[in-house]
Amino acid sequence: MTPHSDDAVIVEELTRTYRVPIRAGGLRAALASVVRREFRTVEAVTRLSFRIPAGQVVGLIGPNGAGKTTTMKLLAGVLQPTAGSATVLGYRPGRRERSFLASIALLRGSQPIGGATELTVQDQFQFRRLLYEIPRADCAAHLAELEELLGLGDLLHRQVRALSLGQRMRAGLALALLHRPRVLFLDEPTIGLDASAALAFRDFVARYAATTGAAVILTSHYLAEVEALCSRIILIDKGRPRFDGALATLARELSSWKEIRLTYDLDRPVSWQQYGDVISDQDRTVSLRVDRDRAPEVAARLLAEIRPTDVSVVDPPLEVVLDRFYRDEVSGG
Ligand SMILES: Nc1ncnc2c1ncn2[C@@H]1O[C@H](COP(=O)(O)OP(=O)(O)OP(=O)(O)O)[C@@H](O)[C@H]1O
Repeated sequence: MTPHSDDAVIVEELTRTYRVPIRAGGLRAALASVVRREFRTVEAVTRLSFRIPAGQVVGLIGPNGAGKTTTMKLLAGVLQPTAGSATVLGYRPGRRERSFLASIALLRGSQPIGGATELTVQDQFQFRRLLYEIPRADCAAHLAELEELLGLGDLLHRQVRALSLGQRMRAGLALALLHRPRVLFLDEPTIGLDASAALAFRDFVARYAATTGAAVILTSHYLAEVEALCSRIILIDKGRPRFDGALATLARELSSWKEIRLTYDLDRPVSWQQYGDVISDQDRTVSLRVDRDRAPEVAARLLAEIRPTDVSVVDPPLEVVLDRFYRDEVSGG
């Protein structure tokens, strides 16, 4: 099958449910459930739709249990959809055709290298070369480049199980990229990495996408990582899509308030509550939380009544907005 669209990834109404046994507490209930098992359905991904063109790096974010890993597994063909469809480079991932698998890579930070851990990294490279039928010369060229960029050095001759997490990650990334995937799925790739390893990783992924034109989908709980790499964000929550767009507009979409920061030069006390909720008030600089709709009017009043030396009206910081959003969702708000 050949690709039939400019979009590397096409997701249409993608849905995946899990059937989970209900286990009541207590011995009696446990014994009863052996005879008659009851199940409930968990909606992990519900009617998710998006398209990703080649070369785009997209951040898939959401609170714990939102359905991010399930989405990645569906797109990589590890799981089958319950309904809807995914098309990656023109393939149906669930069919796991060899040429599909040779065109994508799924890298999970929790398990950067699968397979037998008693093998050396070099053995794993050989195995992958054979599996994906990568010509020997191409493989050597890619490996030489990856070795240098990722600083693999003496890792090649060590057993996978003897590597630290950071070393495993570097080797795992090199393995994932050996066959030059055109779509890269990165699931929490820098979990547990130290700050400089995580930075090097981000640099490398950005360069890989820019130079090869690969599409990349990244899930991460590190906002700095998403901000550094992704021009576009897809936010999901309880399996459902909640936002798809530029990172810069996410705060605006999610928060119903703005922050007014002003620096003042007054000696008399001011009752700031009449303007908005006080977030902080220090060194003659006050930050107020104000309803988005009322922000222009409140700013005008402050200018007239306080005569500040400096004033700005900004969207709240993204981490604050997401923190509130995630907490409200978890508590069912
Ligand atoms: N194998 C499974 N069997 C049953 N339920 C599952 C299974 N895998 C995931 N789930 C459920 O599906 C939902 C989505 O899980 P998923 O792992 O996709 O979320 P996530 O966004 O990746 O979460 P996290 O940020 O915590 O990694 C959750 O409610 C989870 O409990």
